[in-house]
Amino acid sequence: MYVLKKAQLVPKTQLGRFWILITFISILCISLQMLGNLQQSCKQEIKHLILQQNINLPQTSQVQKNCNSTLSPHSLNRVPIGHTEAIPTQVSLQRMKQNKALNPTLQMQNDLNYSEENALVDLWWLSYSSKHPKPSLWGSKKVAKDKDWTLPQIKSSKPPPKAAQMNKKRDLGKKMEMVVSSASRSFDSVGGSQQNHPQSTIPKYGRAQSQGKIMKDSLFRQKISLKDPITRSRTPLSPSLTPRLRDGLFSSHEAACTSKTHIFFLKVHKSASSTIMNILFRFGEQRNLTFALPINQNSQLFYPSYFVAEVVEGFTGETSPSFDIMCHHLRFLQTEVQRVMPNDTFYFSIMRNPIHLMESSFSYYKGSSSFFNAKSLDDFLNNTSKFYDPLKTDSQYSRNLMAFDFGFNHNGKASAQHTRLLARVIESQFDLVLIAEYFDESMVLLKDALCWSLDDVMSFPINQQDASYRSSLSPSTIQKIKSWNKLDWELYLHFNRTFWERINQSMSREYLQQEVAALRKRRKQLAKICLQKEQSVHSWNIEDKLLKPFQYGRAKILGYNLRHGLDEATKQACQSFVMPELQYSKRLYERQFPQKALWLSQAKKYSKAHSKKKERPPKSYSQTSEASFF
Ligand SMILES: Nc1ncnc2c1ncn2[C@@H]1O[C@H](COP(=O)(O)OS(=O)(=O)O)[C@@H](OP(=O)(O)O)[C@H]1O
Repeated sequence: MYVLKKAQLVPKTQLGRFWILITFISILCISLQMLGNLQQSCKQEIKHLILQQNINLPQTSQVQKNCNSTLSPHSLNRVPIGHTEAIPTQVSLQRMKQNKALNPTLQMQNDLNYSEENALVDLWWLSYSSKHPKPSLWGSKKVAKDKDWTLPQIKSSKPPPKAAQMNKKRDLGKKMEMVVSSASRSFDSVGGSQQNHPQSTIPKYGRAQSQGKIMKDSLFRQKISLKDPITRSRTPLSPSLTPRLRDGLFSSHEAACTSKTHIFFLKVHKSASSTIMNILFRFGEQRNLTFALPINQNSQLFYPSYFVAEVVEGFTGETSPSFDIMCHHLRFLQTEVQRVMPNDTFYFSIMRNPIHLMESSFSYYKGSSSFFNAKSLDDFLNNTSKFYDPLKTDSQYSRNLMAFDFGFNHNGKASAQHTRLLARVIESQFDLVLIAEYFDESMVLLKDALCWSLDDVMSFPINQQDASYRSSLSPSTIQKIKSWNKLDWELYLHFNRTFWERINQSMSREYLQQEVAALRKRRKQLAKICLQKEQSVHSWNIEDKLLKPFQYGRAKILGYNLRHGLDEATKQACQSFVMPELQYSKRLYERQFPQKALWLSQAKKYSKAHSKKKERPPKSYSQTSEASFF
């Protein structure tokens, strides 16, 4: 005003001054509004991208028309008729309703009345919720109350690190992933040439690594050991195996740090996930850790519906999370998993080249709706419009299975922008994503991240199909698989790249090679000790029923025979290495919930014998003392 007065631009009259003031205020208001709109539209743009990816709006409205708006647009999340999962209880149904309000994917797929604006807000919240974890509630060990849980007590005496510390470490890990150099690998060749020898090549490393002769300590471990100068409790294999396997094999690299024992593993189908599950089972069993197991001894956690906490046996929802390890098949929903697992849980998963994955899935899920009538994988890929129905509850087995398991819409868009966004969501929710084609390298990365020993990540391949089911794929078939599974393909490329970036960042080439070699040497030693002919066999040749893998679809799943004459302790240890998923899950369930396991087996026997009216029904489970514990 002063300047304007000076410039003699301000009229001397009251009215003139008033108009000038009004003009200034109007300009100020318009500017502020424009700024606000700009911010709002940026937010909306990002939200819309997430929304499109997750619920595929155009498809939803089309489905609405088709279904005459009475049925759910996607029956994808409904339990199919004859589904073997637990029927949700009243509590879980109530929770699922709440859950729908949290998860617009569920909501939009099941209730078209849900407003898009709510969905946008929820998605926004959902994708960022991991950055604002709930306060630590660690401490109560409700599930461990069962007195019949009699496995050896090797549990770490150390209290868990504080949640805040763990979050800092997780952020650090994420930052490490962000600050990365460019890709060290040609990814197109991953799809083609790696097919028969997935683990044969170690990619080239960055120049700094290949020149460097000094064996660097893992960055992860360096950071952790700075904050937690705690010695790791290394897991002995078994008294009888340990001395033979240990012979000078432990690397000097294994510095002091704290083993992580709160672990969530997203068991992505057909991605070597059963082998990792076996590793986790053994690790947890040896330390008397508690597993988040499917209710009523089911084999999965509500799959293919989104996971809800109430399908975990022993979950009360009343107090703090009380489980150590969770690794059964489920469709990922972070908010629900967080209800079950403690705040300092380490989240990891695995991805596999979609070409290998689809070959495996075609054979294993040959009975699924999409594959059932297809004469071959080629036939399916050439006639997807005839064979594939996105509304079928098992359609994920034939398209973008990994994206589906991570909780996304497997029929969603796969533009570069969308996949980038999905990758970012996964990165914000998971601490580590492994790659099945580099299984042993993955194990080295995993054991460092968890502060475990090489012995802890030792394994034999579980759930392997007889390779003779594979026919070599033509380049055009490979191309068709990639484009049909575009979402999975793009995610795989991304996580394959970040996997190697992570390795380059956290260890030297020499260290990786040394650890991989030690792991393979140890596997050979163990095979000599445990296995007949040191190799896998067809299931019809397996002598011990406990070790026979479940056969499904057209797949011929291989298993193992143990050597005769092993002493009892060695036999037990060897058995654990090769026990198929279903048998091992049952064993853990029986140890963790002995009374309910007994009740379930009696109920099963009764239902078998029921028609003959031979056995009396078991007394109600709710009458047992274990039931009152829940
Ligand atoms: N260590 C290791 N390295 C590489 N690949 C491995 C390993 N262990 C298992 N596998 C392969 O993983 C396939 C089975 O995957 P899953 O266990 O995830 O299957 S399932 O969804 O639980 O049924 C299955 O693939 P296919 O044989 O192609 O079917 C296994 O051979």
